Formats: sequence, C-alpha cells, structure tokens
Amino acid sequence: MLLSATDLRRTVADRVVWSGVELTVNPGDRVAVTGPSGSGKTLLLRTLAGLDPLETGEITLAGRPQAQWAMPAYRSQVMYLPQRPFVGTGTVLDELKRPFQFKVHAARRFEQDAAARWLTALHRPDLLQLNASTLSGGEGQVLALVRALLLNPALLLLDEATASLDPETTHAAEALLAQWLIDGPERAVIWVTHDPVQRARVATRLLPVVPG
Ligand SMILES: Nc1ncnc2c1ncn2[C@@H]1O[C@H](COP(=O)(O)OP(=O)(O)OP(=O)(O)O)[C@@H](O)[C@H]1O
Repeated sequence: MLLSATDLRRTVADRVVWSGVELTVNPGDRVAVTGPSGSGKTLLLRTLAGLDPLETGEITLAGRPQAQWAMPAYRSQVMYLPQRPFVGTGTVLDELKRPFQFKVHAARRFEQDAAARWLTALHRPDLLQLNASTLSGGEGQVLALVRALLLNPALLLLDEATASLDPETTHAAEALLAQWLIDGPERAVIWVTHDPVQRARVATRLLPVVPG
C-alpha cells in the first residue's frame, strides 16, 4: 500500500466540510475525487499532501504515519498540483531547475532531456526559453506538470491540473501521465476534475466527497 487515510474530518469556520473519509491508494492506482463545487475536494487533496493540518484520523505513507515524516520529504513524495500553480519569474528552464536547489531534493538530479521530452509530448518544446511570469494559464499548467514529473513523486495529486489546457494538450497530458504510471509501477495519481468524460478516461476508481 502506498498511502492510507482513515477517519479524516475537515472543518472550516465551525462547519464540517467532510468527515469519516477513508482512502487506500495502492501503486498504479488512478483515483478520481468527485463532488460538487465547494464540497471540499481541494481541502482533501491539501490534507493528503500535508499542506493542511490533520484534524482527526491518520494518514500513512509507505506505512509511516504522516506525523513521523519530515514534512518536506513527505510533500516531495505526495505532491500537490493546484489549478493555478506558482510559476516563478525566471525562464521556464530556470523554474524547472529551481526545486533541485532545495535540500529536500538533493538526491534528485535535474534531467534536461526528460524536461525537453515531456514538453515535446505536451506540444510545447518552445516553452523552455520563455519567461515564466508571462505564461498563460495553460502554459503555466504545462510548466507545473513537467516540474512535478521531474521531481518524481510517488503520488501526484492533480487539482483541476489540466483545466486551462486546450483539448489536444489535455489528451497529451493524460497520455503522458498514463505512460508515467507505466514507467513507474510504484506510482499513483489522484485526480480532481469536473469533467465526467475526462474522469472516465483517467480514473479506475472514484472517491466521492460527501458534504458533512
Ligand atoms: N481558507 C479557507 N477559509 C475558509 N473557507 C474555506 C477555505 N478554503 C476552503 N474553504 C471553504 O471550504 C469549502 C470547500 O472548499 P474546496 O475548495 O475544497 O472545494 P472544492 O470541492 O475543491 O470546490 P471546487 O469544485 O469549486 O473547486 C468551500 O465552502 C470553501 O468556501
């Protein structure tokens, strides 16, 4: 088992957004979190990623409770991709390299060939030399996806991470992620998408978020 979550609850301003959430993620899993707007899908992904505190229950990664992990190391394994990612102000190449300067990624090595290959797979080999601060929303999502893949997490949490992409690039991103899972059978992906057709394409299992 890659990750397990038991009896999670989240409150916001004394309102219980969700409770009793249970989840098991095994290597190779492709899970889609479903629920209407405001039901707490983003809050759930943020909790799984260790970006928001655990109110109740337990999350374990590779058999170790979240509390026993150094959080930077945990978050490098369970990586959250928001809909509007931080892109930075350097060139796209600079921004793809930047996380490798952090101590938590010291054992990882920036692979420019992989970056170029994945940008080409996403139809944007030209992106490397552009300035990240001027990227469109979709281009920013391309940067964020490639940056995340380069860091090689075990579990990728995609929060509407293709919502700003055109249909062709969306399909290319789905294919890239499918191949990424094949290349690393120990990996898994959790998607939040409002598009039921995309959900059917990318997920093998649903996790409904039920309000309250
Ligand atoms: N920092 C915050 N402070 C107060 N309320 C918040 C905060 N973050 C989220 N909420 C509230 O928690 C609820 C769940 O938000 P969340 O963003 O997780 O929903 P969602 O299911 O991802 O929605 P959508 O599908 O629209 O993206 C919403 O009612 C939202 O207003």
